[in-house]
Amino acid sequence: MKMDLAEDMTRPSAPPSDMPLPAVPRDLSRWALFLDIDGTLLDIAPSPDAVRIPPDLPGMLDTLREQAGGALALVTGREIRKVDEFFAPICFPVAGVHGAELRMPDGSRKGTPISPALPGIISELQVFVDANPGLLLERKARAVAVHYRQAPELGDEVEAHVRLLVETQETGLEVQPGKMVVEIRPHGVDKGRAIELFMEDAPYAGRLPLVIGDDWTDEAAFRTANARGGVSIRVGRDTRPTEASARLLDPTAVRAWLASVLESVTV
Ligand SMILES: O=P(O)(O)OC[C@H]1O[C@H](O[C@H]2O[C@H](CO)[C@@H](O)[C@H](O)[C@H]2O)[C@H](O)[C@@H](O)[C@@H]1O
Repeated sequence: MKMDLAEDMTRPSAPPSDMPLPAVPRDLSRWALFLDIDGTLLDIAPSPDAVRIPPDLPGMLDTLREQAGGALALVTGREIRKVDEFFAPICFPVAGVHGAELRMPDGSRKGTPISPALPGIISELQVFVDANPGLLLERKARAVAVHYRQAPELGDEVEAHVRLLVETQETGLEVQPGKMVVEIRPHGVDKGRAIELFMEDAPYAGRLPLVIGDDWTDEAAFRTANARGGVSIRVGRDTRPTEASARLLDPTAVRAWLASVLESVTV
């Protein structure tokens, strides 16, 4: 179902640099919202556990979900259990670990199998991280991440080491670079496919996807939104190539934009 966006959206003034500001949807019954977390809803912090959840954010997302007839999901590299900690006591539908684990609106779960190669790779990475001050290992059930935000000079070495561990043997895993992080996630999952799975069923089916994200992993989600005639919004000030069609400058702008969506639908 492809709709004329101009029918439903009011466009704010003041377009930023190279890409337009996203227009504000007036009728949320036509949209399914898919929101990334780190760098999009939340400001980037020095380490994964140092993020700050703005006190009014969980409630605002819950109201948005309600106004959208339930058609909202968080689409993130984080594990679902971590997302629940952030937004407690609210449990949102979530695609976690870049789409490797899903929780649907009825609470049912889907997840890719855990690679038998993962525990050995994690052990090897722990040794590597221990030998290189500044690196941080983030363990997940189906994945693992090596963060180098505190030692940016090690970025290339981290990526080379992770690729060596993952790509020189049959692991069923893939390397996923991110912001000052190199992650290992299950092969064959991405955020675009996760959104396709949500879009198969109510309350998402028949709506237009609106995706907001900031990172390389969000490009697959942007492609899905674009292919379905929806809207893709890249967060960030840098000019790296993106498939998104609009831009918001930072998480503060994202939260303000989402608040303006709520204002436009509730008045
Ligand atoms: O898909 P996302 O919701 O954007 O999650 C991607 C990864 O985000 C987290 O790491 C990033 O944010 C940290 C906190 O701000 C920051 O310290 C780190 O440098 C960033 O890479 C998270 O830790 C990962 O598990 C997510 O996959």
